[in-house]
Amino acid sequence: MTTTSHSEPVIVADDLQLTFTQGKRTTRAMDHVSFTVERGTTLALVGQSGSGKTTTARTVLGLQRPDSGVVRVCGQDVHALKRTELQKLWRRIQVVLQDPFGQLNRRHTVQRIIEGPMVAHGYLDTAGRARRAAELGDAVGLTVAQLGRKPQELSGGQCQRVAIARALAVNPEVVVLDEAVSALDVSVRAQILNLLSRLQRDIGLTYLFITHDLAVARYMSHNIAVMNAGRIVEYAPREQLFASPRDPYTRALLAAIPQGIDRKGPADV
Ligand SMILES: Nc1ncnc2c1ncn2[C@@H]1O[C@H](COP(=O)(O)OP(=O)(O)OP(=O)(O)O)[C@@H](O)[C@H]1O
Repeated sequence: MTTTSHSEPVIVADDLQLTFTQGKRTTRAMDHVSFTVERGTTLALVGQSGSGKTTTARTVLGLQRPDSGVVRVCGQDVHALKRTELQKLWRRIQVVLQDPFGQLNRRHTVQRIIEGPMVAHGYLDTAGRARRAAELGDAVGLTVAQLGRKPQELSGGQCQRVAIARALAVNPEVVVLDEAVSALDVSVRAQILNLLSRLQRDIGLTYLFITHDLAVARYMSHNIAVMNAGRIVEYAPREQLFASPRDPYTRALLAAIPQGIDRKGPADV
């Protein structure tokens, strides 16, 4: 099956397990990890450094094979796909990473960077790609002049907009954002979060949003999964998790949130 049936969530992670072994040391990076993400919603995967968030994201993207368990994205069993089939799936699931500069090729202009996935996936003709790059640049708030610049001539926030435009270039259904706003200062972070929310409302994107920051998760998500030492210790709709956290680890994370962060986020709108 190549399409998502109406009843199946866009992402299904079912009982993922993975242990890394380095010499005598073993790390349980995923321990019975299960979750689903419905179309047009955001699941925030929250937890401290080393809790297994990135490993889970990489597993969802098909970049990391689990020891056991299944991931289905857009109805396809990610780890049963041949390489060429997985590459086709990457048109439907794109990724934005933390490092605004490191994830962009310094030798290319912003326009060429945004066109990159379109070229890789044979999407549109040359003129169509240029048009779409301009449209996407506009959608994420980049100027025409900035499209002609290289990443090192832009700010961190502008680079993150480029990474988002590039992720959207081939019209994906799902975007995995791994600490995508963590490196940005507070006001730029808010702008990018608002942008992501607007895009979700406008085009029905599904997000797997990875963050160590529960305040950001509160702002962005519909559902939250809290990870600790490879396990999802709490998994609930956002309001429920904030109103009545059950797990002590979640409570400790909540207690660490600075006061004064808005309770309502774009997901409420
Ligand atoms: N390739 C690997 N080989 C060995 N251990 C690994 C590997 N990748 C991750 N780990 C270990 O697995 C655990 C989970 O790592 P992971 O990067 O998924 O956590 P994280 O929650 O994303 O943390 P961070 O926010 O710091 O990236 C950590 O203890 C990490 O050291």
